[in-house]
Amino acid sequence: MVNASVVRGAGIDLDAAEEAARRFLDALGVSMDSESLRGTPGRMARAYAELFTPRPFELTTFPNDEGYDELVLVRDIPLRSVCEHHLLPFTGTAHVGYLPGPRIVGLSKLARVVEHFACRPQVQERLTKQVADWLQEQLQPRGVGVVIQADHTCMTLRGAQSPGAHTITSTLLGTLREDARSRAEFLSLAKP
Ligand SMILES: Nc1nc2c(ncn2[C@@H]2O[C@H](COP(=O)(O)OP(=O)(O)OP(=O)(O)O)[C@@H](O)[C@H]2O)c(=O)[nH]1
Ligand SMILES: [Zn+2]
Repeated sequence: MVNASVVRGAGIDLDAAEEAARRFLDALGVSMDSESLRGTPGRMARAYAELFTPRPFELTTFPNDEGYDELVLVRDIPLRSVCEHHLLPFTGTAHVGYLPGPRIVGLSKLARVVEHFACRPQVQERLTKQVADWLQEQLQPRGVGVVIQADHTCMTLRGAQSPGAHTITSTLLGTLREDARSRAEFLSLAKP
C-alpha cells in the first residue's frame, strides 16, 4: 500500500491551519464578518489539506506472460498540484510510459502515482522526476518516460501575467533514454 503522504509526516493540524488562515486574511485586510466569509478560514485549511493528501493505493502488477516488449503509454493524465513558491495551483496533463520487463502494471496505477507525488508543495521538474524514479524502482522496467505539461497560475494570473504560457518537463530513464529509436517513439507519442 502506498500511503497518503503529508508534507511533514506529522499529520495536518486543521484547527491550527484554520487559525493561521484567519490571521492571514485579517493581515490582508479581509473582513470575515459576512455569513459567506465566516467559514472561509476553515475552508482554506480544508482545501489545502485536500490538496496535500493523496489517496492511498496498491501498486498492482501482473506477470508479463506474453513477453510484451513494446511501449505502454498512458497519455493525458489530468494533473493538479501546488507550486511550492507561492502555494498557488498548477494544472495540466502527464504522459507516463514504460517498456515492460517481467511484470506489467495496472494502467490506472500510472495515474495514481502522478496524484501521489502531485499532492504536496511541488516544482514541476521534481514532480516529473519523482514519478519516473519511483516507477523505475518499483517496477524495474526496461525504461520509463514521463512528460508533463502544466500551466502555473503563479505565472499566468499574477507576477509575469503570462496567460497561455505552458511549461513542459520530461524525464527518460533506461532504454527510453539511451536507445534513439525508443526515445524518438516515446517522445512522438507523448507529445504534449
Ligand atoms: N523551476 C520552477 N520554477 C517555478 C515552478 N513553479 C513556480 N516557479 C517559479 O518560482 C519562482 C519564484 O521566484 P521569486 O522571484 O522568488 O518569486 P516572485 O517574486 O513572486 O517572482 P515572479 O513570479 O516573477 O513575480 C518564479 O520564477 C516562479 O515562476 C516550478 O514548478 N519550477
Ligand atoms: Zn509559484
